[in-house]
Amino acid sequence: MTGTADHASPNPTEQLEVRGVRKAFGDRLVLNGITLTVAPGEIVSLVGPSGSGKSTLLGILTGAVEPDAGSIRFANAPVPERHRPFAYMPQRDVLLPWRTVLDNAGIGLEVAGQSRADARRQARGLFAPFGLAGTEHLYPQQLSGGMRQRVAFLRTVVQRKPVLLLDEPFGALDAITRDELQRWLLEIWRRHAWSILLITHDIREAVRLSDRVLILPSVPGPLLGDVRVSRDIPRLDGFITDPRVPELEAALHDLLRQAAGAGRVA
Ligand SMILES: Nc1ncnc2c1ncn2[C@@H]1O[C@H](COP(=O)(O)OP(=O)(O)OP(=O)(O)O)[C@@H](O)[C@H]1O
Repeated sequence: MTGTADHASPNPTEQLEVRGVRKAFGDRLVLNGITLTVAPGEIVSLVGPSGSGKSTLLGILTGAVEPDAGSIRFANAPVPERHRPFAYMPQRDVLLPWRTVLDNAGIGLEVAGQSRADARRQARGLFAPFGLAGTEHLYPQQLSGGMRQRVAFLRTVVQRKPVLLLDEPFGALDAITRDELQRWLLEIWRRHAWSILLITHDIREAVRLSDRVLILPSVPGPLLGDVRVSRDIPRLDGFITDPRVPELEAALHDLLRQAAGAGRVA
């Protein structure tokens, strides 16, 4: 990654390309013909009806789920079985109650083979920039829901992978905390060079966070929509009052209704 401390630039070759992915569990077809890209430094949201296979797709990227067909490439090469370029944040924060916040934050590094001391050192460096200074020696149950999500996010990014896969990162939070964490994510994203593929059920969140919003149909088939959100739309102050936001939301709600009805739109 390159760029200044304030605004990093991603490596321009590091594009994620998913082509023709198909997955069935037994005789239940879940994904069929899924093709998408995430450009370096892009935030792409994946929305779709419940059960349309969003988490399954992230599972295929992480290697937890074996696809029946299709290819996944990153930086113009097939994604290796081990040492994938993805860091995954699951729907629930799954912080371990018997570990301190600091040791929870470093657990991904320990699982990857680093010593606890090294994991602590790397995780500790992110506490202040992530607004978590002073929580290192607390236990997860002593934190608010919003703080827990920040720790779960820190645990994900400290692995220093170029692509973050976030499964409904703010889904369990109240509206005020969600707004606060969306701002927080946008601000720290600017200082790094991550590409992000993010699942959300919240259309407003998708518009606010994303460069593009992808829509999965309920009946397995190609994506129903790939909607671009202009970077000219302010994402922090001024987002709510920008007239382009309700237009985009209306268009996405329309596509989602069609996705739930499952009919492929032209
Ligand atoms: N390991 C599995 N074995 C069998 N069926 C599975 C498995 N994992 C997922 N499924 C099924 O695949 C379908 C898609 O599930 P998935 O969790 O990917 O959907 P989703 O779009 O993420 O849903 P939600 O929005 O409700 O989280 C569901 O019908 C689910 O029951």
